[in-house]
Amino acid sequence: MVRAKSWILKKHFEGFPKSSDFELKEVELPKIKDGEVLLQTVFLSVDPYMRPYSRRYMKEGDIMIGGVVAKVVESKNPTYPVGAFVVSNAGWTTHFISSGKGLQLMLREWPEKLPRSLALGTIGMPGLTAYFGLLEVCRMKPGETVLVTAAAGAVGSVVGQIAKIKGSKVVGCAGSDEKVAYLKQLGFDETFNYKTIGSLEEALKKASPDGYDCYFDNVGGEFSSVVLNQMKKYGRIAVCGAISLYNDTVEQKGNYVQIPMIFQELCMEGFIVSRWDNRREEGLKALLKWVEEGKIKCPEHVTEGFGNMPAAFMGLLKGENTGKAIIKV
Ligand SMILES: NC(=O)C1=CN([C@@H]2O[C@H](COP(=O)(O)OP(=O)(O)OC[C@H]3O[C@@H](n4cnc5c(N)ncnc54)[C@H](OP(=O)(O)O)[C@@H]3O)[C@@H](O)[C@H]2O)C=CC1
Ligand SMILES: CCCCC/C=C\CC(=O)/C=C/C=C/C=C/[C@@H](O)CCCC(=O)O
Repeated sequence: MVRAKSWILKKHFEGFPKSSDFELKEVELPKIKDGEVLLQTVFLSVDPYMRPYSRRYMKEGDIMIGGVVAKVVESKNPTYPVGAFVVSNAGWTTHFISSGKGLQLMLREWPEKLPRSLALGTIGMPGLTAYFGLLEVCRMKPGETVLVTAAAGAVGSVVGQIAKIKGSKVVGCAGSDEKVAYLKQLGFDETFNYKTIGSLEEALKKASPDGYDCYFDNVGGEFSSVVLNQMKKYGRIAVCGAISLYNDTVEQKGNYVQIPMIFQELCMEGFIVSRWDNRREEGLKALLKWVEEGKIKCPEHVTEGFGNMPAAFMGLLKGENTGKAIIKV
């Protein structure tokens, strides 16, 4: 018999999440039936979407949502033999039983030397977000100037590197001098620490005096209102995330977007990565190839121990991570 540990949403978050909003539970899993597999989680992901999604899609008492990499440890389903690795949306849990529905076998061509945790980051959902957001939503063209926020994070670091591969000038901002230095190592052309600049408008102008063709927006809020006025004619804005708003208890009243959008003839489009589920394999293969060629580096911020999941999640929202926030069981 296997005992599964899971982190439960004990209480809906009010403002910034607290340790007391989570509860660790343990249950004994039943024996698997025909067609089922028993999986052991190896890596888990904490992502910003868990904060807004918990309110919208979860009820108190549910297992916290999230992606995992897991290993098949018992199988009565020939598609998922013992020893196979899968990516699944199983949530914050150490073991689970599946009928196979929702399990994604890891790419057959996954190289032995690459950590499987990358399937939750650069060669997974965040990497796909960067790939489709930049190429399909921003429709970035060579020679253009791209601005990306939360640039040292899971999505932003990949956006910047793909933009360089595709021949853009890339401006990235992040919340510490260490992160900004890391962006330079990743090949970003211009960088700044948004927490220490005097004027955002001036920092944006200094980094690109002619303005921006593409804005890959991971943060939203006041920051993005300022960026809107720095866009070039026919600029494109991919509204990917709004992390600066996720913990708000009172809805912010921002600037209205219409005037700059009309004068600069901008295109602003929100998106969710699952729109391209039918092109998942294409995206993953492109990302894997760039990683293998050394054209994309994959920073990771690894927290050891399943017990530290709430701390890792709260740390992510505070900006403690450089690269993808991962939990190693
Ligand atoms: N639309 C979609 O399908 C998807 C959207 N997303 C969105 O992309 C964004 C980035 O996600 P992901 O790469 O996984 O996370 P990151 O790895 O970038 O981690 C989050 C980062 O956000 C930054 N941050 C936190 N609070 C603020 C704030 N108030 N203002 C500005 N930055 C802040 C921190 O970096 P710093 O130190 O620089 O402040 C932190 O490290 C999120 O908004 C997320 O919701 C992600 C996946 C899919
Ligand atoms: C102020 C409200 C803002 C709402 C926007 C919220 C979130 C944007 C965002 O971050 C969306 C992320 C979507 C992620 C989807 C993930 C799943 O497909 C499961 C991923 C499992 C995996 O493959 O790793």
